Amino acid sequence: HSHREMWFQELFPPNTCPINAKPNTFYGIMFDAGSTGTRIHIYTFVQKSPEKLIELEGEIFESVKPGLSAYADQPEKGAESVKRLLDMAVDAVPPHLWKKTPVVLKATAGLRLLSEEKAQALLLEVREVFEESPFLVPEDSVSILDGSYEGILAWITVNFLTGQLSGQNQHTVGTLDLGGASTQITFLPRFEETLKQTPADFLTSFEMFNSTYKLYTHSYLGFGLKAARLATLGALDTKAADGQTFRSSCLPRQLEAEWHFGGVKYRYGGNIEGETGFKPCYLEVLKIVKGKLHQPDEIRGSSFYAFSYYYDRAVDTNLIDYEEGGVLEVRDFEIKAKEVCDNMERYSSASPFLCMDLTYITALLKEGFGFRDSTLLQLTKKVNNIETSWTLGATFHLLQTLGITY
Ligand SMILES: O=c1[nH]cnc2c1ncn2[C@@H]1O[C@H](COP(=O)(O)OP(=O)(O)O)[C@@H](O)[C@H]1O
Ligand SMILES: [Ca+2]
Repeated sequence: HSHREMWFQELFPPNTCPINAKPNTFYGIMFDAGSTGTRIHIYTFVQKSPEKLIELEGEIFESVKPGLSAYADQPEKGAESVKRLLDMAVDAVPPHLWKKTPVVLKATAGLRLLSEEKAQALLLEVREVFEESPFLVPEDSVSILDGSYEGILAWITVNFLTGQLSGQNQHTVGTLDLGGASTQITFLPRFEETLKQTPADFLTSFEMFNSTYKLYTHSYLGFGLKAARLATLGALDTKAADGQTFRSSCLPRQLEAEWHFGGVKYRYGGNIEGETGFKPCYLEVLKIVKGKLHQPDEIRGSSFYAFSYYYDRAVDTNLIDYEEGGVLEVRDFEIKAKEVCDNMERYSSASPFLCMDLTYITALLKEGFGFRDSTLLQLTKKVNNIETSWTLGATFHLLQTLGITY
């Protein structure tokens, strides 16, 4: 633990702990307003004795569906879903620490895709819920998270939790996040050549724990798993989604169904007479991926941490265990995609989109980012019982900027 404690020294000088409080527990509340759900992360930090430094002790995590963007036309109802989660924090944080516990909400791709007006109306209602709570509400406590920070903060979380941000031998790992509406790739370039090959807006310097990291990061809006479904169905080009049924070779032939996303209703179904299966599906999906993403040479041979929908779909198809996660090669997604797409009847009870999702993940990794078949992916949901989410990195950043030293 000693390394980890070192850089907390700056955040929490040990002599500033109040004597009246149970001397050593601190909280931070971070909301993730994602496109498919809203989540609360209540982090507990502990100072075990006055001469010792602060450690992350644990996390309370809860989530609700749908995401805030589903309430685009009912902002009060959206805020109500946040309120229900915040009530958990009222129970979890001891009353004497309420006023010193910051609460922040950051929204990602779902709100980025809404009109400015609707997004702001939602954020305003949430802000009111926060103001009515007993917690510390910092300035700018409710906002849309910039896509490049989403990647960086997730990278900070994973590398903190795996112990890579402390000590001399830092072997940081890259991160892949696949959300509903956007996807992020982030890594610390090791070669000068990578920096030269990379567009300037893919590189961001970030200061954390007394180090500056120049990271490669990009958030691709519209390349999340659910946005990719709509793109594959061709449902994004058409304004009048009503009445029309969108068809794909990635769906079970007999399927006729409806799907709600981002407040819009879509009808979709299988190719009743045309082709279905992996081959035609891959070609369909390829159209929305090929040539659309920057491919840094350096990543071809390295391994990455992957979470969110990479994790969920690997669990759904028994590639990994839900609790344990596991290591996969990129080719494992392709093998599974072929198995599911070419036997759709057998798998359609799980989700009619399973073939499309696995095929998209395969195409995104191979043709999008340019990974090899043999590239290793560490599928991870939790490290030391803490969720691998950008929210922990965001909480560190928050505590840093607030100079919180209870
Ligand atoms: O804290 C978390 N723990 C576990 N999974 C999470 C967490 N936050 C997000 N996810 C995963 O992220 C995916 C949904 O993405 P999200 O709703 O955040 O879309 P977005 O990032 O495009 O806004 C799901 O696979 C969900 O399980
Ligand atoms: Ca997300």
